[in-house]
Amino acid sequence: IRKFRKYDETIPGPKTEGILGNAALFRNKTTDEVSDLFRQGADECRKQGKSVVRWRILHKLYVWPLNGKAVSKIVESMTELNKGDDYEFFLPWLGGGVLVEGFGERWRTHRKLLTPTFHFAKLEGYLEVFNSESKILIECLEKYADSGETVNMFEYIKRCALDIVCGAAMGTKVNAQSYHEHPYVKAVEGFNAMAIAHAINPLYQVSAIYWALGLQKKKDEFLNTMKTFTGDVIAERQAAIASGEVEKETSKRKMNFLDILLNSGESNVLSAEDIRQEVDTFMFAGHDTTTTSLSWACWNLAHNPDVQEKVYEELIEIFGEDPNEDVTSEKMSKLDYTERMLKESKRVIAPVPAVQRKLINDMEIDGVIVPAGTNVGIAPLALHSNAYVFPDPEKFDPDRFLPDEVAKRNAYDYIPFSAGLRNCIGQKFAQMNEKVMLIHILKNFRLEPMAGYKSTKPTFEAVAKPSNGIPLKLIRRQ
Ligand code: HEM
Repeated sequence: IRKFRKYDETIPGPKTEGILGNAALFRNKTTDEVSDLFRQGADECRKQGKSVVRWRILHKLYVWPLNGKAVSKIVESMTELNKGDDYEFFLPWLGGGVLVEGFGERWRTHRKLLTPTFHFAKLEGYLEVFNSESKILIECLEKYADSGETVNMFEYIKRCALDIVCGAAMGTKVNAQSYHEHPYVKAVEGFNAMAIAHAINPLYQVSAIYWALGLQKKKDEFLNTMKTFTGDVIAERQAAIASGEVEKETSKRKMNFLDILLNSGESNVLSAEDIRQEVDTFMFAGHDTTTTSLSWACWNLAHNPDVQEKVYEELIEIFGEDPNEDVTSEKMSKLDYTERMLKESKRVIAPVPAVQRKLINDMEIDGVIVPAGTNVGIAPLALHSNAYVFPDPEKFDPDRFLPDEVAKRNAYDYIPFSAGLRNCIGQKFAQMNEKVMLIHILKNFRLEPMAGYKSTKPTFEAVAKPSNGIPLKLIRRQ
């Protein structure tokens, strides 16, 4: 606290109170209110002409660059690549995996090993599972179109995305779409909510209190559920390969994610625990993010019927009227307006609101000295709502992504997948997956909102899941 308190004055940010810093601001706030607080803090500082904002919660200092130029300092750094303090909560689950691993030889080796899994040729192979699971999604949704009942799309998209990531990346079927109360999905949700509560409540950071409140027990139960589930996925794949049920693939270009890892395990590059950590990383990073992104896209479309109609017209023009036709990558590459709409949706509500780097050395950002040990935020939540770059930022307007408009902006003003060496390894996978699911949904149903736009809000968790789901009415297209 002594080390960081002096920066309360030198780095712009909301007024602090003694040793607590800004902790009181977050007391008793829900995670969607926390999102608003961060955004307001960023706006206030920008109005004063500042390009960073600071929050201190006791001994933790958080600084967010507020525009593309300021954030370039951190995303372009070749050395400041360590993840921040708040990833610690995830260590017992994802520790050792590429997402939370500190910057060093281990991260480099793993990242290099995993990159071929997302090669373009490999993505083509995943299309089959994207299509088949999306069709199951449509079957699940049909009853809502028949009855006119409201559906919480978030829940359905989530289960479909989980089935897709398991199928495409691990070659395994978990049938989350038919098994609704999937314990893994519930555990990921619960664990995420606990992570943010832990970050903003100083009391929770005292282990004895955390334990006494029964929260450590709850965390351990979630961990156990998640690790058991992934362990089972791995074991099932190993058994299928061993029994010859699945032919062992020897060409790295053709292997799925888990097969590459299993193969490396055999040649002693990765231990069994390494494989479990990477599988868990991908299960987590691969389904919750895509779910959140597509759910908000559906919400934005439902609230902007003119945009929805333009997207639908483009889909019919490119894919034809048959709602059961498989989506191909060749046809997908012709999408233009739909692409812009998906980009704008990730701008209005960034699926990953903020990520952190913990500084090894002091860093100067636009004239402000940010000390070593600070958690510097790469925060799409703040960058994408910058009214100086995106006028009337709450307005949903896909044309902000017309080439001429994009050319006016700094490359880092819009970074939903982060940027630099530790950007999202699954970006292409996510974009293709999201598009296939969306195309199937929109070719079958018109989406109508069953509540006001702000009745459900993005939460400030690892992903910005909607606080009250995505309540929609589905109207059949054919
Ligand atoms: C719309 C969907 C997605 C969004 C918005 C998204 C966003 C991000 C962001 C912002 C980061 C940087 C995290 C950080 O610096 O702490 C990241 C990293 C990562 N993402 Fe994604 N992601 C998405 C989908 C996926 C998918 C589908 C996968 C895998 C199947 C994936 C795997 C990863 C991994 C492994 C990292 C860590 C990379 C590293 O540190 O080297 N993501 N993602």
